[in-house]
Amino acid sequence: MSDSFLPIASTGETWAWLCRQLRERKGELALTFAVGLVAAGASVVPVTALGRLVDLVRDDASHTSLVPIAVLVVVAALVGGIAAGATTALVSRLGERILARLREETVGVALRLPGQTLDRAGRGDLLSRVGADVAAVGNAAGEVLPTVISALLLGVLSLAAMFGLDWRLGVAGLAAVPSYLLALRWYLPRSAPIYAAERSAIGARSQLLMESLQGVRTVHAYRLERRHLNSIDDASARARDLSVGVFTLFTRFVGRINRAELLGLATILVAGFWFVRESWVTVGETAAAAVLFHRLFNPISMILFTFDEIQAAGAGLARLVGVGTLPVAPAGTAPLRTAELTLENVTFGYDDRVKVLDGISLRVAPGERVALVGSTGAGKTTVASIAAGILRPSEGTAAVGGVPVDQLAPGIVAIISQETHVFAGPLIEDLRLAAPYADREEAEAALERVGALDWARALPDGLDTIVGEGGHPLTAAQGQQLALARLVLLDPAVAVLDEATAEAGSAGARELEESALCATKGRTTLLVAHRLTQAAGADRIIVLEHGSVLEEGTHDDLVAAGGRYATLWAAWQSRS
Ligand SMILES: Nc1ncnc2c1ncn2[C@@H]1O[C@H](COP(=O)(O)OP(=O)(O)OP(=O)(O)O)[C@@H](O)[C@H]1O
Repeated sequence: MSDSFLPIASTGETWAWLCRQLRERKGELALTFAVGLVAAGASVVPVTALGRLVDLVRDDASHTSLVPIAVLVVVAALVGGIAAGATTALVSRLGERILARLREETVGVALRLPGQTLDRAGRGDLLSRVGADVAAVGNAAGEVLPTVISALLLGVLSLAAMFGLDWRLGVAGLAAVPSYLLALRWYLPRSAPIYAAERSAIGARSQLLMESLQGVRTVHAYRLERRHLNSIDDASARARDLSVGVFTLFTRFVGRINRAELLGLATILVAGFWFVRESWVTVGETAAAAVLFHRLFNPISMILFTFDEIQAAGAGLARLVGVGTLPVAPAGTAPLRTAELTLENVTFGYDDRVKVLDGISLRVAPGERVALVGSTGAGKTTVASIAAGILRPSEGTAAVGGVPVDQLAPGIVAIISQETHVFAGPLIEDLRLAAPYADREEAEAALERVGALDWARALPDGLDTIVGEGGHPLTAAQGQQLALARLVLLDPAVAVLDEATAEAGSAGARELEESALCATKGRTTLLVAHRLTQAAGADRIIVLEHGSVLEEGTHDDLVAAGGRYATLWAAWQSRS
C-alpha cells in the first residue's frame, strides 16, 4: 500500500493556505512583527553606542559624556529583553493557533472521509500525518520559528545599522553573503537524501524491532532469535552508519559556515582599516560594524542549522494541508420520512477490478427485522456498510424513506460494526458519545435495556469506572453490549447490526443475541447473522452469494423451499 495515497499539497497550495491563515490574523501578525522589530532594534542600539564610546574615548571626552551612553545601553537592554520575550511568545502563539486550526481541519476532514478512501490510503498514513507531521510543524511553530524570525529581523536590522554607520561598511558586511549562500548550496542537495535515508533506516529498524516483539512467541517457537537479532543488528548498523554520515556532512557544513564568518569579519576589519585611513569612517564606527557583524554569527547559524527542521516542518505542512484538499461531502440534513430501508440495484467494488456486489436490491419495511445470511465473502458486511452510509455504492442507491442515506440528518441510521470500540474514559462518557445530553438515569436505562446494568454497576467505580485503553478491561461481549446501549441512547429509526454477537463465545452469544434484540426492538433492522439462530428469529431472511441475492423469505419458507438456506440450517442444527 502506497504510504502517500492521501494527497500531498503542492508548494503553491501550501503557501496559499498559509497566507490565507496569516491574512485572517493580520492584526496579530502586525503586532508580532512590530514587537520583533523593537526587540531587534533594541539589541542593535548598544553596539552602535559602543562605537560612539570608542570614539569618545579616542577623543579624550569627559566622564560625564559617557553617562547618556550608559543609560541608553541599560534602557535598550531592558526594552530588548522584554520585547524579545514578547516576540517569542507572540510568534509561538500565532504558530500554535494556525497549527490548531490545521489539526482541526485535518481531523475534521479525516473523520468525514468515505471509508473506502481511508481503507485504500491506510490509516497509518493519516495517523502519521496527525501525529508525526503535526509534531514537526508544532516544533517549528513553537521553537524554530521564533528563533528564525528574531534572527532574520536582527540580521536585516544589523545590516541596516551597518549601512547607517556608513554605506561602505554596509557593503563590506554584504560581502560575506555569497560565502553563506555557497555553503548552503553545497549542503542542501547533499543533506536532503542522506537525511531521508537516515529516517527510513531508522524506520526500518523500528519496524523490525516491533515485528520481533509482536511475534515474540513465534520467534521463540521456531527458535528464530539469532536470525532476528542478526537482522536487527544489520538494520541498526545501517542506521548508525547513516547517522555518522549525517554528522560528518554537518560538521563539514559548519566548517564552511565558519569560513564565511571569518571572511566577512576579515573583510569588515580590513576594509574598515582602509576607510579609517581615508577618514571616511571613524574607528568607533568600524568597531561597531565589526561587532554588529560578529553578533550575527549566532542568529545566522541558528537559521542555517534549523534548516532541516524547517524543511521537515514544510513537508509535514504540505501533508497536512493535502488532507484538507480532499473533497468531503457535507453532512446530510434531510429529516426522516419513513423508516423504510431500501437498496436498489447496488453495485460495489473495493477496487475497479472486482465487483463485490452486483446489482443488489432489498427492502426492509419500517420496524421489520431482516437478517443477511451467506458464506464468508458473500458481501454481507459490504451491504451493511452501504446501508449505513459508510460505503458509497458505485451504482444504485441506498435510501431510507426514499432519501439517500448520505443525505440524511445524523442519528437516523446507526451501525454497530464488527469493530466496536471502547473509547478511553469513564464508562458513562462512552455512552454519552451517542447522546451528549443524556443524564445518568437515561444512561442506566439504556444499559438495563441491553442487560448490561448489573455488570456496569459492579465495576470498581460503577458507571464512572475508566474503561478503554489503559482503563478497566472489558470483555468483548461487554464492549458489544456497550455499543448496543449507545445505540439505544442514540435511538435511530434504522439500525444496522454487523455481527454484533460474533465476538462472543457460544456461552455469552445467546445473551448478546437477546441484548441485540432488545436494543433494536421497534426499529427497522438489518442484521448480519453469522449465527443462524439470529436469522431464525428475524422477520425475514436474505441469503447472499457472490454479491447477489440468492434467496429471500421467512425462516419457515426458506427451510421448506429446501434451497441454500435449508442446507445451511440443517448443517447448523446438526452442529449445535
Ligand atoms: N476493505 C476491503 N478491501 C478490499 N476487499 C474487501 C474489503 N473488505 C471486503 N473485501 C472483499 O469483499 C468481499 C465481500 O466481503 P464482505 O466482508 O462484505 O463479505 P462477508 O459476507 O461479510 O464476509 P464475512 O462473513 O467473512 O465477514 C470479499 O471477497 C472480501 O475479501
